[in-house]
Parts: sequence; C-alpha cells; structure tokens
Amino acid sequence: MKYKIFVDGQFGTTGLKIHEMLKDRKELEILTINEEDKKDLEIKKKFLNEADLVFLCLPDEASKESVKLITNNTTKVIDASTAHRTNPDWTYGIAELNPTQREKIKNSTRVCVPGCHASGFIMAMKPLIENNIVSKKQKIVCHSITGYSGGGKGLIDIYEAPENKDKYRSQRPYALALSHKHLPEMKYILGLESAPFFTPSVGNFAQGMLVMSYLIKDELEKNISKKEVLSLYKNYYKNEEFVKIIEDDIDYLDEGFLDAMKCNNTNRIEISVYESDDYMLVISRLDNLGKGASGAAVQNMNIMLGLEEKAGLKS
Ligand SMILES: NC(=O)C1=CN([C@@H]2O[C@H](COP(=O)(O)OP(=O)(O)OC[C@H]3O[C@@H](n4cnc5c(N)ncnc54)[C@H](OP(=O)(O)O)[C@@H]3O)[C@@H](O)[C@H]2O)C=CC1
Ligand SMILES: CC(=O)N[C@@H](CCC(=O)OP(=O)(O)O)C(=O)O
Repeated sequence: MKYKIFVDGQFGTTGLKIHEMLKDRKELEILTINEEDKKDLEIKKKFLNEADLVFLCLPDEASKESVKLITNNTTKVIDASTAHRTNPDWTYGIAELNPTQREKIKNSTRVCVPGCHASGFIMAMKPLIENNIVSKKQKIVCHSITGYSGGGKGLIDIYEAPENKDKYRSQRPYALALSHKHLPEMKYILGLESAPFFTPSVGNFAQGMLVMSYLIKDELEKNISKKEVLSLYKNYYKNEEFVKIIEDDIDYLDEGFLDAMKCNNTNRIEISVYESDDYMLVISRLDNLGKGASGAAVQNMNIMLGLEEKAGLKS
C-alpha cells in the first residue's frame, strides 16, 4: 500500500521543494492538483480528505482554512506556516527537542514545522536550559543571517530580478520593529519569560543560514567553559543523525570565516561554540529550506508514517 500525500501550496517555495524531495519515493503516491484549481475550496477539499497526509505550505490564513476543510479524523497534517506553532493542540516538529518529542510527533495527527530562525535558536538553547546553564528568566540576544528564499516567492523575485542585480548587495537587517513572527514560538517552546532580543538579516544568496545566540558568562547560572558546553551538546544530541556538534572549529572555519551555505541541500544542523573570557557565542548553521523548512517537514512525515526517519534526507 502506498501512502497518499497532498502538498497544499505545491507551487510555492516550500511546497515545490517538498514535492521535489518526495516525487521519487516508491512508498508514496503524490496527489497533484492543477495549478488553476489550487484555490478552489471544493476541489481542494477532495484532495485534503483523500490524502493520508497533507503538507500545508501556505500563508497562515490559508493554512487555517485548509485545516477546517478536513472533515475526516484520519488525514494527518504537517503545517509549514506560522499559524499553529504555539497552539497546544499541535505538536512542535523538532524530533530532537527532548527525549519524548519524537514519540509525540509519531502519535500526532497535527504537527507544525518550526520557523527556520526559531529552529536554529531553539536547538542551540534547549540543552543549555535543560542543564540549568541558561535560566528561563534570562534575556537572550540572537542575530540571524539568512538567504533570501526564506522570504518565499515574493522575496526571491525581488532578489533575482535582472534590474536588481546590483541593488541588494549588502546583508540587510529586517523586522526592525523587533517583533519578528518567530518570537512567540521561541518563547513558548523554550518556556522563556521573555522572548529573545532577536534581529534577523537577509543576504544576497538564495539558501542557507546562521543563527547566532549571544551569552554573557556572568549572566549564566553556572560558570562553564566552551569545552563543557560542547560536551553537554554532544550528550544531549548523541543519538541524533541530523545534529552535528562542531568540536574543532579551526578546521570548521574557512580561514576564520563562517559560510552560511555549507549545510545547503541537507537536513543537517551544525552547532559550533566560540568564547572569550566574558562571552560565549553559539552558532547554528542550517539550510533554511532544509532543516529550516522542507527537510524538517519530510523528517516529520517519515516519523508520522512510521517510515525510516532519514528516508530521502541527507545528514
Ligand atoms: N520559505 C521558507 O524558508 C519557509 C516558509 N515557510 C512557510 O511556508 C508557507 C509557504 O511559504 P513559501 O513557500 O515561502 O511561500 P510562497 O509565497 O513561495 O508560496 C506560497 C504558495 O501558496 C499559494 N497560495 C496562497 N494562498 C493559497 C490558497 N488559499 N490556497 C492554495 N494555495 C495558496 C501561493 O500562490 P499565489 O502566489 O498564486 O498566491 C504560492 O504558490 C508560509 O506560511 C511560510 O511562512 C516555512 C518555513 C520556511
Ligand atoms: C528572509 C525571510 O523573510 N525569512 C522569513 C523566515 C522564513 C521561515 O522560516 O519562516 P516561516 O516558516 O515562519 O515562514 C522571515 O524572517 O519571516
């Protein structure tokens, strides 16, 4: 028997990527809607209810609308949008989050894909919070550098328009009202009292990202060295295929520089740590369209359908 899969939003950035990742998998049958019918609710309803599992790769409001169109209780849903990430009826789709999250995902019919910046931040901070290094009361500073595909078709069209060839060459900070849409999930999933002081920026490259979390040693709950932090990460993620902890950062850096694109087209997240006497910096490197979106979505699907978790994914 093949599992029937429907990607609602299959013509957008995240949807296309998921489609591409699944198209040759023999255990899956991909249901395909005609592009001109994609917003026809009656036609869409048929697809949504026929599928064993649906990916929603839509704007938030359209995602909520699609969930309401599902009238059976067997179709499983993986939502890539921001709509349900802090909804307690939905399971947050980071299998590596804690020892029970994978099982929770497996037994859920509603799973959301984390935001790309949020994935980098949460996976760097969770082990430190669980080990009482960072307190939930702490105000954490985080900056992220992402490729422009994170902004979907709209931003891709702007960056790739021939007339803009030389226009957006610098890294550009955005969300400067300091209220980025990933703040609620960062706060909720980690149980922080305050959302982080988070500033994203977008660069003139399509894919890849670095999420940088800044820690002040005096503000930590324990006096701890980089070496100890690395060993704590190694232990926390010891059985995780997709998480790589970087112990030798001399070889890791390119002559002292860190490239945002080196996890592209994989589902890998790399965590590296840097320190001085007073400060510590944790950097998560991932593909915003891999572990930050479509890769994570496929990983969750594999878990929910009882398939091999790494099927179709590169670590
Ligand atoms: N890009 C990324 O890195 C990530 C994106 N996401 C999330 O995934 C979702 C999709 O983002 P992304 O792929 O980047 O966006 P895109 O803009 O690239 O694609 C969205 C697609 O959905 C279509 N669409 C819009 N409304 C409807 C509707 N009511 N019914 C069916 N199709 C509809 C759009 O068609 P049209 O253009 O014709 O309106 C478009 O094809 C968003 O919620 C985003 O937050 C999640 C993780 C990362
Ligand atoms: C460059 C850019 O605009 N990136 C998007 C993040 C994309 C992503 O992961 O977020 P969602 O899943 O929440 O859409 C942003 O910062 O809003």
